[in-house]
Amino acid sequence: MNNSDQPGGYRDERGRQRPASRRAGGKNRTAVRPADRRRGGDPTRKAAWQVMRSVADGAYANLELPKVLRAADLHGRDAAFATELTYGAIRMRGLYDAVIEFAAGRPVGQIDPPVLDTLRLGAHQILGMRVPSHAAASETVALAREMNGTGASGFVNAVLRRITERTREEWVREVTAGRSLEDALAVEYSHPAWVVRALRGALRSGGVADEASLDDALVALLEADNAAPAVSLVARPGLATVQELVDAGAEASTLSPVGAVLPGGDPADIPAVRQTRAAVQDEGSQLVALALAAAPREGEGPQEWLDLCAGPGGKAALLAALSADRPDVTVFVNEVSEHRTELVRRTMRAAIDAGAEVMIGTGDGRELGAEEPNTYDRVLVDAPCTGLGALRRRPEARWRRTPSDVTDLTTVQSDLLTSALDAAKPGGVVAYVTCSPHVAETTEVVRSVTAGRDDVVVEDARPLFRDAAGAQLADLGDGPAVQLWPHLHGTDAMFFALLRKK
Ligand SMILES: C[S@@+](CC[C@H](N)C(=O)[O-])C[C@H]1O[C@@H](n2cnc3c(N)ncnc32)[C@H](O)[C@@H]1O
Repeated sequence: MNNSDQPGGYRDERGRQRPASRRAGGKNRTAVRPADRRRGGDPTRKAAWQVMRSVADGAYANLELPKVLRAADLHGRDAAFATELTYGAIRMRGLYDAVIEFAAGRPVGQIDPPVLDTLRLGAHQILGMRVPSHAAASETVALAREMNGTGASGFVNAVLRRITERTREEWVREVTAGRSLEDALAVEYSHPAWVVRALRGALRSGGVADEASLDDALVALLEADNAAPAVSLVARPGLATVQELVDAGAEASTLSPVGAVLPGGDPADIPAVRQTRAAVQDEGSQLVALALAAAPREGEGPQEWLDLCAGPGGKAALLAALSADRPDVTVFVNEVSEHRTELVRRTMRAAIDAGAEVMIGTGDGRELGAEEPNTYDRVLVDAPCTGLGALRRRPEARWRRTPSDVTDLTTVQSDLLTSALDAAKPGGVVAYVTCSPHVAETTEVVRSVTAGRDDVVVEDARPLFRDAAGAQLADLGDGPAVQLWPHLHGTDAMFFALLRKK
């Protein structure tokens, strides 16, 4: 990259191309007054930058950030600032890259990745946080000087200066002008365009019929994906109570009868969480496990429940807790990866200690139906999926997925669902669940698997979804499957189809 502080030209208010030096006072005007220039970056911005570099190398921000914060000895407000900066800069990369490209007058692909990350951090402070523009620019230039070198810091200074000249709304107008609606939304709300199209398709398939409502719903969903979710807790029934979590500072969930929401603080500080009697779990995940357990049963006598692909075991632990005081129920838990089977064992410790009859094994769930046909009364297939319904949780996830992942995953999903149906007893039920609303992974998998067999009916799952007061959840769509949504329910976008074997 050329580290000159003279990024290419710009367009003036009428859209005419202008050389960089003509902009607002010419080349002597800088965002950072020389007297304000510090030598190095401050620790919060340095921590954010380090996490971004690790994420570029494949790390997960939510795992990397705590390590970097600890190493830099950042706590309280500093840690909160670094977290917001890191997550926001990664999440909103799509919008910021479009702005940076315009302000720098060159494609982001021609900017050194470490410098680009510095610019993204600056852009988020200026356009996405309440950091005064001058402080955002001067601190980010100081960061650039330390992390990217003096030459690059001049370039960063010049680009940030351009960014500070407009409001976020003005930039959005500029960088979305002339694009199709979906592409414009992709830039404004910082999602890959193929994800925006997939989400629109999922909303349409879920029953949002007219185009105007569809656009409104899509915007609400994209906004929800960009908001940091609250920390949801589950009180595993019989092992902990919601009141116990409330006493520890959480608020009882209105959505899940076994849920609570933690307004702040570290969930690991709560004894019930440390003892796996309670856990961090999205309320949507709680509701799908409760729905499977509540599905009407055909037949009598002892029951065998199966979680076919269970790692790390959050839903299996809820099912096991529900069964702990039921000697008639045995829960079988399967996971293909040894490492994740170990996580399942840890997750389920308290339920097993409380007396749940649990058998945990490692194996390929695709083969289990042939090995143990017509065996189980309730089967959960919480299938490996793209996770497009949980984008708000993982800031980098949207940039890692590709359309070809969908194709690869739908094959595994179909095989697992077929195996689950084979493993179910006649009269038994299978819950097919994903944390993606992509129709290829949800209704299409159910449709293609059931089309090939005459021993399955898809039942209306909506009556099984009950809130904390016992009422059926609103906005569940046309059925028979249930699709939860971040913008409607405040949960991850979990999909749930209930299939009964005849
Ligand atoms: C969405 S996760 C399940 C999450 C889990 N239900 C929970 O609530 O914690 C899907 C799991 O399926 C596992 N998996 C993938 N392919 C599998 C297969 N062929 N057989 C069994 N498990 C598989 C993955 O390793 C992953 O742990």
